[in-house]
Amino acid sequence: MAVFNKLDNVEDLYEIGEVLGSGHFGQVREVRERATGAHWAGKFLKIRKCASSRLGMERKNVEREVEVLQALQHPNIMALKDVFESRAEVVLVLELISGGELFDFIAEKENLTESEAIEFMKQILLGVGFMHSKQIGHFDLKPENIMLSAKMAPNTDIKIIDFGLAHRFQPGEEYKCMSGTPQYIPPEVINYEPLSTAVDMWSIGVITYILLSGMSPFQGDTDEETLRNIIALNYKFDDHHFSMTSAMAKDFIQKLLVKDQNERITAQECLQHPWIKPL
Ligand SMILES: Cc1ccc2c(c1)c1c3c(c(C)cc1n2CCCN)C(=O)NC3=O
Repeated sequence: MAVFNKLDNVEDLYEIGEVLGSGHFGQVREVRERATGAHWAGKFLKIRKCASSRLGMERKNVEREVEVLQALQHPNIMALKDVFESRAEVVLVLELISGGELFDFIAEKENLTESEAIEFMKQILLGVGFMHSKQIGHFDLKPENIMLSAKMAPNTDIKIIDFGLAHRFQPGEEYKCMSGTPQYIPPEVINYEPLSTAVDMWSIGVITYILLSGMSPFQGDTDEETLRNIIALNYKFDDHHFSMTSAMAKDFIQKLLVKDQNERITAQECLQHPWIKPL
C-alpha cells in the first residue's frame, strides 16, 4: 500500500481557495502554497472508510491515479506536485491550469478552423503518444478533460487532466472496463471486450470531429441511442457541417473511428498523417 505524506491539516501548508470543479471523486479547488505564494490546484479525494461504504473513493483507485501521474512528466499532461493524506482524505496538489476547458473554447467559437484544430490535435497527440509509450491508457479523453494553459493566448498549451480512469498495462495483461462517457467510448468498451490504448484513439477521433463541426458524431437523444450509433458505426460527414472540411481531415477521422481496435491508427501514426504533418 502506497504511503502518502501524512498531514493532519493541509491548511497548515496551503490556503484553500475557490472550488474549480467537483465530481464523484470530491472537489478540485485552487490552493495557495503558504511558503512560496505559488498557486496550485488541489484535488480533494474522500477515501472510503470501509469496503461496504459507497461514499468516497477506494484507496487503491487513488493509489493507481497517483502512480500513473508520477510516471507522466510531459508538457501536455497536468503535473502532480505533491500528495498528502489526512484522516479520510487524500489531496493531490496539481499544476494549476488557468485557460479553461477545450470544451468551453469550442462552445464559444462553435467550431475551429482546421489550422486551429490541427494545432490542438498535435499537442493532444504528443501527450497521448507519451502516455501510450508508457503503456498507460487515459480511458476518459473528452473536451472536458483537455484544458488550456492560458486563456486565448495565441500559443496556448494543451494540458490533459483527470487520470481517475487511467490504467497502466502490465505485459500480457487482459484489461476490461465498462466506464467512460458514452459519446466518446469505442465499441470494445460497450461490448466489454479486452481493452488497449486504442480506446484513447477512438476518443481522439470523436474529439477531432467535434473540433471541426461543433457536433458529436454518435450523439443520440438518449445514452442507449448513442451506444447503438457507436456499435453500428452510425456517423456521417453531413454537408451542413463538413462542406468546407478538407478530405485529409475526414481521412484522419475515418482512420480513428474504426471498429476493430487493432486497425485503428496509433498516436505516433496520427502525428505522421498528412493532415497533421503535411508533406
Ligand atoms: C481554472 C480551473 C477551472 C476548473 C478546473 C481546473 C482549473 C482544474 C484543474 C485540474 C483538474 C483535474 C480539474 C480542474 N477543473 C475542473 C474542471 C475540469 N473539467 C488540474 O489538475 N489542474 C487544474 O487546474
